[in-house]
Amino acid sequence: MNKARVAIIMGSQSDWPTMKNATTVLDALGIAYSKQVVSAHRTPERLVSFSHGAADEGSEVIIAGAGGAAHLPGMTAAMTHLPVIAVPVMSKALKGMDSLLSIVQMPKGVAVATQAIGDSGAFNAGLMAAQILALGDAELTQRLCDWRASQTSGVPLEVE
Ligand SMILES: Nc1c(C(=O)O)ncn1[C@@H]1O[C@H](COP(=O)(O)O)[C@@H](O)[C@H]1O
Repeated sequence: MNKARVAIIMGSQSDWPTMKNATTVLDALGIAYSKQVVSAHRTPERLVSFSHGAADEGSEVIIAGAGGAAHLPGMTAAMTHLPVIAVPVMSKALKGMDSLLSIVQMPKGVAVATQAIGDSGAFNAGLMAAQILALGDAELTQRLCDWRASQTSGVPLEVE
């Protein structure tokens, strides 16, 4: 099996219906990934061991999704040099605004690449991960450009 270049983590199993959207582009481009539940709040030791070990495990990019008081992406970024792409998961009470605001306002010196709330944000997180990996990978760049071209040609001109 291919080495996982992307590590997808989420605060809860309940985030998976959103976070699985991050796998669409990765699957289309043949990029291997891992997926696991890691919570800054509920499994803090797991968060520390994951974040400290991610680079040694071979991950090159981390996608972290969480909802509500979403501290997972920022805390992960605090403990690794790998780029962390964040997905604010839609919450029931505040429709994901809590997730977004608790992720996006990172203090200077610790960066998180925050995407849109919900399914589209998760989809674009996978795309962004692919774009980062493609920087040093000519074959992947070609597959990515082909994927982009097929997306473009799939947009109809005519309105029905
Ligand atoms: N925001 C976090 C963190 C964290 O940031 O560490 N851990 C879990 N959660 C979030 O709690 C929400 C409700 O979780 P449950 O559905 O398990 O009650 C989820 O969206 C999860 O990401």
